[in-house]
Amino acid sequence: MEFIPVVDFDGYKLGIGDVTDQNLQKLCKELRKAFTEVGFVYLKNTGIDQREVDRVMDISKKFFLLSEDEKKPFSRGSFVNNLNHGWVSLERESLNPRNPGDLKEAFNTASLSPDIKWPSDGVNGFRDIQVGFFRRCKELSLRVIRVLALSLGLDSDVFLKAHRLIGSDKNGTTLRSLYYPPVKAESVKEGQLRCGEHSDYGSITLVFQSHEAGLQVLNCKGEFFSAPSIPGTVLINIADLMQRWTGDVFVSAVHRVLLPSVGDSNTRQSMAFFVQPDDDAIVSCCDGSNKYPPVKALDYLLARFSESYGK
Ligand SMILES: O=C(O)CCC(=O)C(=O)O
Ligand SMILES: [Fe+2]
Repeated sequence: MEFIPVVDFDGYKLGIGDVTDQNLQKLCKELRKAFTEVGFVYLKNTGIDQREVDRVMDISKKFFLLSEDEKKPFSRGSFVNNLNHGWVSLERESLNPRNPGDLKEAFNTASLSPDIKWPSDGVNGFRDIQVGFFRRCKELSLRVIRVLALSLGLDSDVFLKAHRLIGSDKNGTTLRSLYYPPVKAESVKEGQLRCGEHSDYGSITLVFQSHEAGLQVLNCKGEFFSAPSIPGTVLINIADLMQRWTGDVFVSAVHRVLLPSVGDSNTRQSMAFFVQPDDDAIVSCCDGSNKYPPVKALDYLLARFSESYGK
């Protein structure tokens, strides 16, 4: 049976000032092993608790259950200061560009700018809950990114200094709430999934899932295995720019979300916090190998978006 390790982050959890040397060494060792071998890890005792996660899931679900007409004014692409912010309708995006559109809806909190208009009718507190959770995820991500650099024997700020602008419109980091509505087997298209096979684009991703199954991760032998929800933990994976940055030392694993089995009318939810380097950051191999040419983070992100939106 395949195994995504569970690592205890208690020694560096949110709220703790700094981590002791001993705890740091242990975390470096465990995260390095997980991210070089599997690309995914469950972190427990992060300081983000299940109640916080449930609150974001609940308000997100209220939004997704609004009518099309109520959601349309908040569509992705309609916010001039951030083109990734907002609502993505069912089948609009294919994370595997060779497949039909994914059977999911999403809401991207990509801009915290005061100019953004937020849904409020029927979803009281939507903005504050999404933004509050974005900030919590940001704090945890920065801690993880620091450990990642140290785990490779690099200066602690090698990655951090390219993540100074998270939460501004000069950094593409996004909290995405995902909603997978019940699936009618007879209307599913050939090859369609809840979320097509893909790897994530940026540095790392934090994932929070409702209890319904579906998420699968590809291992190095080319087989998919399940990555179930473990309440109270945060599932964290390496994304493509981080793999490239580390000259393929850390693995950005392919993953997907399967359809429910026929007759299962479940609704699934998840949240993904996609950590992205600052737009102007240049990502070049940290071991000096030049295995990949340097790339500007924003150019890389835009190229990936245009694939998944079929442009
Ligand atoms: O819904 C999930 O569990 C994961 C979704 C995902 O991998 C993504 O949106 O990139
Ligand atoms: Fe993903």
